[in-house]
Amino acid sequence: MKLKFTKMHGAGNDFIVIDATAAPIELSPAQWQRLADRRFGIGADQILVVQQPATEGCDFKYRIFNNDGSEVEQCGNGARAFVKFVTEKGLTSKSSIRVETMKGIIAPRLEADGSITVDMGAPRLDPAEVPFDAAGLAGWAEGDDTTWPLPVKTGGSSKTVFISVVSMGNPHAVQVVDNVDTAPVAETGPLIEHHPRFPARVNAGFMQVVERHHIRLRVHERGAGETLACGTGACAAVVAGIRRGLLDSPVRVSARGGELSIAWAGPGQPVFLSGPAVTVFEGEVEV
Ligand SMILES: N[C@H](CCC[C@H](N)C(=O)O)C(=O)O
Repeated sequence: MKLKFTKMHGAGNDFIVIDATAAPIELSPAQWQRLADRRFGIGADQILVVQQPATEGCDFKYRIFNNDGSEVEQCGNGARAFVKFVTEKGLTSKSSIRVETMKGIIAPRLEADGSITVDMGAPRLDPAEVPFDAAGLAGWAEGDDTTWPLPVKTGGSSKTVFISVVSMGNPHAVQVVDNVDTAPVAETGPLIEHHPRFPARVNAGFMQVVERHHIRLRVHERGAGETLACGTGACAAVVAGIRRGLLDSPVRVSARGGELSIAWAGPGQPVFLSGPAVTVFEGEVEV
């Protein structure tokens, strides 16, 4: 069947966006992966599928598939592309919408100046919710359970990285590094993503603190590899940095693909993510 799509990105994190509001689209993980493949398909970090909501009070539902075909709970940069997409396609005339995702409801808002802010909901900080298997580590952490030792085996030797675990609906393991440009993202990102202590795998963040209101960030994403920006990764890094006493809200997050801004008032409060969303081209593909 022929499938219309829109290619978009948020700070270089790129997406295939599909309007399935008229009729749901069901593909296998292998078919989603093929669409996202950068050689055999269109190519994207994630695929966003816009559907009718199933929850009262929501305007839309949207499903998120990683480059590897896995369906996931949340996508911060995708939420901004989403609100631009439904506005440009005339699927809504609202500037603030409520969107049902696999794990909760988010509220993206198109501002008068064209920028987009997303209420990403409150972070989950209980390791069991991330999920992170902290058994055997109970009680071991700096401060208030803000960091955990993670033994990572590289090339026959083992080293311990100290991570903070945060869920934005999707799981994140964030570590502080001196310089993101020299951080071992390619080497240890996949090892952390597939670490046995993360039963659902995990996104691995590498955060450099520039000053209390500014970080540089690289993220090896679960199911996609390193991306040029990760919205939920930026949220998780700022939450982890504030909890560790390293940052003060709001925080400017410099990713390789662009700038994001995060605000968080503390535990139990929502995280607000602001940043760009760009439409690149429209297309049609045979699936
Ligand atoms: N790879 C992520 C999903 C996409 C998140 C990212 N692109 C964002 O902007 O938040 C995961 O498996 O949880």
